[in-house]
Amino acid sequence: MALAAAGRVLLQAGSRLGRREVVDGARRFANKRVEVEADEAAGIAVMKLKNPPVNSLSLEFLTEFLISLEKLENNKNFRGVILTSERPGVFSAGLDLMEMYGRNPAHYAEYWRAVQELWLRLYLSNMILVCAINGTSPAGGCLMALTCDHRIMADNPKYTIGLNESQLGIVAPFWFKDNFVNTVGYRTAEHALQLGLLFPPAEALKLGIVDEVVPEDQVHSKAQSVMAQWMAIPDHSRQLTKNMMRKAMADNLIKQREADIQNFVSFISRDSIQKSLHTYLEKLKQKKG
Ligand SMILES: CC/C=C\C/C=C\C/C=C\C/C=C/C(=O)SCCNC(=O)CCNC(=O)[C@H](O)C(C)(C)COP(=O)(O)OP(=O)(O)OC[C@H]1O[C@@H](n2cnc3c(N)ncnc32)[C@H](O)[C@@H]1OP(=O)(O)O
Repeated sequence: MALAAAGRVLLQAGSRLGRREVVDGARRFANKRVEVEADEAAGIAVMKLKNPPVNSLSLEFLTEFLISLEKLENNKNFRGVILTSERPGVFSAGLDLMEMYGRNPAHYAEYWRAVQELWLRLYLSNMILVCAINGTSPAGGCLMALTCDHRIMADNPKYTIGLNESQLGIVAPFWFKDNFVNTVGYRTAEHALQLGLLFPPAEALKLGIVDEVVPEDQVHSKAQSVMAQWMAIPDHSRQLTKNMMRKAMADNLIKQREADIQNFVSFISRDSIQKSLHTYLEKLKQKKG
């Protein structure tokens, strides 16, 4: 119920944005920040993140992404989604720092609800989610990948993935942490989260953050072949199994969703945290100059 209500809010927000849907022979639809190549006959869609320059998860992006995902969820012909970036090199730079810096509490609360919604929708999706990680994927970008059923990363040592929040002076929320612990185990998570480590593909594979590392030009074909394997499993048994594995962790957030929003708002509003974010943003700028 809570999920459905939040979804309606996002849909209303989406229509307020007034984005015109572009339909190309019923096989492609797009809003400004997400491109969907939908092969209804095959039951597979490719969702490309397209929020330049670095696919940060801004409020507008989250709204558009959730609307696109809901369209696919509502069409029973779609059984699988491949998530990838339209800009190879960066899968996603994670949460949009500008949504968490210099704004007011009401904005922080609205943003955090949308971030929660993204995680819940992806984590509990009945569809098969395969992540084709064709670039760097820190923090919220890594979280998106962690919600998927299978992760394939491009074999480029310049790309990294992990939860680096502590390097920014912030803390990975408990549900980011839970998702990570369930993926890599407690000790690895404890170590990596405290240090805010980002891992290149070979190490990410060793730790189980990703399931496969393949040459960069094969990420998409590999994602398609993995999807074909998963599609061969009957939906009902796979979905019941997925739900059995994931429901408790998602319920843990659902039952304390409002408290989690309040925690986030009071944490991110602190002067000391705003100062840390300011320093990090300055560092990002200086890196360029
Ligand atoms: C008690 C606890 C209670 C509750 C929990 C509380 C808090 C926890 C809250 C949230 C968890 C946070 C999760 C996150 O996801 S935080 C974001 C982490 N992301 C990063 O650290 C990535 C930063 N970016 C980079 O490292 C590089 O940009 C990247 C390697 C991705 C790409 O490098 P490239 O050289 O291609 O581009 P840049 O020149 O660096 O960037 C271009 C442009 O984009 C801006 N940028 C980059 N990342 C972000 C971002 N995440 N959000 C917003 N903007 C971003 C960058 O500043 C440049 O801007 P400009 O100078 O204006 O061109």
